[in-house]
Amino acid sequence: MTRIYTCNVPIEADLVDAFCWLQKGFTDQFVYYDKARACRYMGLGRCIALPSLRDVEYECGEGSPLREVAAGEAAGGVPACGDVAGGACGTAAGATEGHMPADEQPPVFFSFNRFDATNPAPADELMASFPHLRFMLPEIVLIENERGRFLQVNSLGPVYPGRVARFQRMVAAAPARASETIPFTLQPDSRAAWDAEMEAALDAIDAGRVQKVVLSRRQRLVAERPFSSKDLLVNLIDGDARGTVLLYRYADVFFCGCTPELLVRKQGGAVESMCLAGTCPVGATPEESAALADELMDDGKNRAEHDYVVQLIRGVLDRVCYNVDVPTTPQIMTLSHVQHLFTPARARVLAGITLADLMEDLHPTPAVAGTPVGEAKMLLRVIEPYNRGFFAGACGFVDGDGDGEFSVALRTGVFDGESGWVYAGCGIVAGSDATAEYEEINLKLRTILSAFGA
Ligand SMILES: C=C(O[C@@H]1C=C(C(=O)O)C=C[C@H]1O)C(=O)O
Repeated sequence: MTRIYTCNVPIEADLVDAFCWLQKGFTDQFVYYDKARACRYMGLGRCIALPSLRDVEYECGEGSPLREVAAGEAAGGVPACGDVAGGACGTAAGATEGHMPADEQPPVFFSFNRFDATNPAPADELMASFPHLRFMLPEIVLIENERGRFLQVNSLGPVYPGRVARFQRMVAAAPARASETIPFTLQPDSRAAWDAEMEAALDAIDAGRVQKVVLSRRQRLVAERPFSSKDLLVNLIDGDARGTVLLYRYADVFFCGCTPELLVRKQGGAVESMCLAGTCPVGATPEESAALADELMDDGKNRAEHDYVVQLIRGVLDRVCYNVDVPTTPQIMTLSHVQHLFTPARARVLAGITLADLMEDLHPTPAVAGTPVGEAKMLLRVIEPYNRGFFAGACGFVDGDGDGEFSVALRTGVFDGESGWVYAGCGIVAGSDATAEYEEINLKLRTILSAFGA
């Protein structure tokens, strides 16, 4: 058993301001920040990394160490952080619904997983520099969820109240964040190479090997001046990009972006997923966007691309869940540059199935690999001239009760503070056109490029 000691204190500060202020001394950084809902987790530092959460237990203490310290009380005079008697306990594997008092928050583990972790081809040296770790517990997590806003301090021994108090003071003193615009140049990737990749994909479809394959492009970005992970984070959070902002920084290198695609969310027995595939541009006016969306809804090729995803997600949920609800007709999701066909999926999970199990069963979906998934992954290993690393991987968080969520890391890039790579892809089916797909990827790339500011 690994025992985690967790202390949570309520905070009032803006989460992003607090993160920007605290992040300076920490090279390990983790963000999962849903821009539309209070599902925001921002982690700093390295407490422990574990391959599985099955043998983890935690003690969750509450209280206000700031008040204790300010009042000059000796440790132990009031319920201490990590004190079993004063806190809730739990295990990640044995989650039960709603056993926690509303103001307590189990420890939050982050998990960033590669698109194709067993691909033997080496990833670029930025992606390759990240460790292969499964569940990473930061020392500090700033949290905003349905329970409120918290500062969480995690430790492998009883949490030292002075540490909590110090971070609490820093959070309270956080100034408003500033945004930076970072000028950059994007080096063009080879159009001839794209045409050759498209041809190989269409040949594989003609030969009946796959029905769909999701090809991606990667472009090199060089900034005109140094930038930080914080600069990109602030622009993604405060800019037009819609969805969930992801960041994983390890030492000097960071992977980040803003994805619209939820892979799976689990809260107690309730599970949600999302089928997202089929794309058209946003119009210059709301009327034009609506007309483009109508065309997308009626387009057989896009509906077929979408339907492969629906079939896979419904199939997985039918196997490991019950009360599965996946509507038969998609809706439209409108983002800042593109619109997608979107079908929400809901179910109740069978007892004993964990969030990690769901993530592994669902990922990768035909929205990012193709159909059949294994055949498409194999084809991508051959066609794409690079290993995707975290691009299109499953990235998210799991808490000590086994609840959490993963998104598909789309509209992302990897950087070292001076240069990096940006990624985007699109689904190819019979009849797909190389120029149209190339331009669709250009539109999708705009999301990660918006991280560089106006
Ligand atoms: C692969 C990407 O997006 C995926 C592909 C889509 C498509 O082909 O229509 C739509 C949404 C995503 O599932 C990407 O953004 O890189």
